[in-house]
Amino acid sequence: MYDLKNVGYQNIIYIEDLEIKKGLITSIVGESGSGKTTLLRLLNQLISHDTGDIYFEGENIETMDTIALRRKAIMLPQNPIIISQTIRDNLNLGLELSEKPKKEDSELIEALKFFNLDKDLDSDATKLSGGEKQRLSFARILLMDPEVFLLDEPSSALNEELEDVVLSRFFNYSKKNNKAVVMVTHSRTIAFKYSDEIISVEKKVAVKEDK
Ligand SMILES: Nc1ncnc2c1ncn2[C@@H]1O[C@H](COP(=O)(O)OP(=O)(O)OP(=O)(O)O)[C@@H](O)[C@H]1O
Repeated sequence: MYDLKNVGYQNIIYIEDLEIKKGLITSIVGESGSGKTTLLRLLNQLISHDTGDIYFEGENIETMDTIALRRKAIMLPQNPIIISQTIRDNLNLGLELSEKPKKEDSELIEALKFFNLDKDLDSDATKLSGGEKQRLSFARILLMDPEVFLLDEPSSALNEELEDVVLSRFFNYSKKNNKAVVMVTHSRTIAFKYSDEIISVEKKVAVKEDK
């Protein structure tokens, strides 16, 4: 899905050769400030690399339309944006950004329930708890149906039980549908438990670890 060759960004990260595969869950681990989020941002060109090349499905991403790339490779940031409107509006916002048609309420409810969120679509999204907002954001990206999910500490607001439900279901879905998932996590336990491949970022250099 991704091939990175001699990719450098400022003095923050350097990647000699890295492949990220479709249909697999790849975790990025490393100490705080090591460059994990920076690597994730390079993958959908929220920031542009200074040197080297990044290929997405064989195409150099510098020649791709950035908006089109970001629709294919959707980022779930550490603090997802929740607009001050209803849960329905927040789900539809994602569909609009992806240029996808609106969905029936039943499909929206199903996406919420997939992440154990049993809420009225008309309720105010800003009143949700941190963990509920995180699950609403998961439902939103699921409906957007990209090719790659870029997740930045996606379970930081969930307790262990919910984390397991949400991540297990989401990763099963991703693998069944041959999506790529790239997840930044500070937790090696989470990385080992859920991912097929692990990229470790240390002293600016990102390499694949044996698992
Ligand atoms: N756009 C930028 N310009 C300059 N420095 C930056 C930029 N973005 C991040 N940095 C710096 O690069 C380093 C890596 O940041 P990054 O957010 O990628 O780390 P991280 O591994 O995700 O950290 P954490 O686990 O604490 O979230 C940090 O020292 C940060 O201050």
